[in-house]
Amino acid sequence: GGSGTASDDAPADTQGDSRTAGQGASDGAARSDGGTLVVYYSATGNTERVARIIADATGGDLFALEPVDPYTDDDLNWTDENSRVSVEHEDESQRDVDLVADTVDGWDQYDTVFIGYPIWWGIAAWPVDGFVEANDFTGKTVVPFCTSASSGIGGSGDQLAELAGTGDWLEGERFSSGADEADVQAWIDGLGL
Ligand SMILES: Cc1cc2nc3c(=O)[nH]c(=O)nc-3n(C[C@H](O)[C@H](O)[C@H](O)COP(=O)(O)O)c2cc1C
Repeated sequence: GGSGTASDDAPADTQGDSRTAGQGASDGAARSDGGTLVVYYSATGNTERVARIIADATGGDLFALEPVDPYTDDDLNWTDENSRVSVEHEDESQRDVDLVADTVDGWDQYDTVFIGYPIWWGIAAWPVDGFVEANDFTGKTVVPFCTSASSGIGGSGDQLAELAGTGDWLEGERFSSGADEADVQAWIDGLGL
């Protein structure tokens, strides 16, 4: 993957009002100690919705991870053992998902990086792996978050931290697929970042 510009023109974009990287800190809040970046992969929109709430709450920039070959509904059918996700789940060597962009312009300006993903079979959806491997998190606070139907975040954040090998990774948080703004805001407030 190449280098991408953090923006709010994610797939299924609606009216995101978070700033685009490079536009400066015009609305100020939460930017005083350096920027916040909210990176996420979302196959069906749930994680994206939580990511947008986090970006709004922190004044952060959004960056959507997009597989070069996006997952279709058929690809995501975990009840079909021949579907793309099932095959990838079964064989770890198949999980190397090429991303449209795996690095972010202005990376050095971000002190805090949230990383969001859906839970797939109890772990982080693997499209995030390539991003985590491709970037140096040294000096950054990294905050994993996920959405799931019922599973907890489990060891998914620790696994990503290990994959990254750098950065100060916080414990992270799991949200239900239908989490609302109040759920997310309460968590952000409690982080004290
Ligand atoms: C392939 C696949 C595997 C999943 N595995 C789990 C799981 O192990 N536990 C769980 O609670 N939810 C599981 N889910 C549900 C998703 O985690 C949940 O719908 C999530 O909110 C989807 O996020 P997204 O809309 O951002 O893609 C799975 C969904 C898919 C497509």
